[in-house]
Amino acid sequence: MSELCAIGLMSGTSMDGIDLAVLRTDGENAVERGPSFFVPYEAAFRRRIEAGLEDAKRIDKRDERPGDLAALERNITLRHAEAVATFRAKLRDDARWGRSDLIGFHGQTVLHRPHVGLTVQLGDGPLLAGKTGLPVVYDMRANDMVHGGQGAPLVPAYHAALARALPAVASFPVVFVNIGGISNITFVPEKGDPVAFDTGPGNALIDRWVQREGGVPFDAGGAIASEGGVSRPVVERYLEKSFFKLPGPKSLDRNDFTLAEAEDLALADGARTLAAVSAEAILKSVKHLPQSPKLWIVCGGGRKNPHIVGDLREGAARLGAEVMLAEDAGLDGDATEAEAWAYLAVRALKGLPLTFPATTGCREAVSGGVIARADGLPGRSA
Ligand SMILES: Nc1ncnc2c1ncn2[C@@H]1O[C@H](COP(=O)(O)OP(=O)(O)OP(=O)(O)O)[C@@H](O)[C@H]1O
Ligand SMILES: CC(=O)N[C@H]1[C@@H]2OC[C@@H](O2)[C@@H](O)[C@@H]1O[C@H](C)C(=O)O
Repeated sequence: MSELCAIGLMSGTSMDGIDLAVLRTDGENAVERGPSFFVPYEAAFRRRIEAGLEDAKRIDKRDERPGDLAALERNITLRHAEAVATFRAKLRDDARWGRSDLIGFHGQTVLHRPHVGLTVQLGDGPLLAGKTGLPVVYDMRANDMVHGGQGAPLVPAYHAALARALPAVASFPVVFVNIGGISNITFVPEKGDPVAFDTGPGNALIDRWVQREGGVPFDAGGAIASEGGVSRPVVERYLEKSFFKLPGPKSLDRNDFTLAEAEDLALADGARTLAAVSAEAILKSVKHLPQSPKLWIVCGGGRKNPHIVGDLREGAARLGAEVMLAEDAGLDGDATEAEAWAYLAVRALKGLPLTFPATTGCREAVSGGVIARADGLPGRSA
């Protein structure tokens, strides 16, 4: 099996919608990035997923679907199927990207409790395979947990392949930072396995704050934060938390951090302060890396908040490092995670490792994922 064309699908912890991307890869060093696409969730659906996070707290075994979760899983899957149909219609006449071989399907995380080996992503692989007529690789976090890992982050294998292929990366080590709902970091050495972990809240607290206090889904362009100032005591209260003292591997549930520390702030000060928390949480993670890297490449929606990026740049400069936005490195920072799920699907199909001891804490490098065949017959473990 040489190169395959895979569509990656990511519905992340921000719960803002479905990111799609197409990638041609051998699952190893060959990576050719194709077009990407985004289908937003309307506000009411985002609220329904948020309510689902509450239902998910009752889950003890990962296939349980209490409350609204079974219906929600079906709805999320059907939305993915529609998104794939629209994306493929756009690509149909494209000689390079018009035909895909498989789908990498993340689903929607509703619960992540690594300390008890439980991670739950809503996403019905066989249903998606049946609707799209393509094989679907899904449930890619579970096998890592079976092997003692955190089940996250999974994107590091892709970050490593990208780093080694990017002309913008002139020297190693390099660090990738993904500022999503939660942020995570991947340290890529010139040779050998990457080192990775979640670093803290990314946009999730900012989103929650401006939704509740300002009635808007997110702080577009950091405009609300621009009217406010940083409350140092509040930043310090967040950064004192024991999570930041832990070395990696470590991973977070979306609800591990709350707005409790920010409650007394005004809208704009809260947005500005929480942006500072996001940046400083990332900077704090440097002490848990094998060495201080000179180049940081920033992906994820948080790179569009100039306060997060500005604070990160200032802090990195103090460490002698440069911060580069994904686009300046020749990447699409909105599509990186969806691309990663396409890449991981091909790796899963080939039985290549998805995770490593230094990225999730698994006992040995392990593959993962379940393959759902397009004819709807039961899948098999990758
Ligand atoms: N123009 C913008 N200005 C500021 N912030 C933005 C902008 N566009 C998106 N964002 C932020 O980025 C978030 C989405 O980021 P992204 O898609 O990387 O997260 P995700 O994939 O859901 O999360 P995760 O990586 O944790 O799974 C939005 O919820 C919002 O907070
Ligand atoms: C359990 C889960 O869905 N975790 C997400 C979340 O969002 C960011 C961070 O926390 C990361 O660990 C992970 O997603 C990325 C894509 C990953 O697994 O690499």
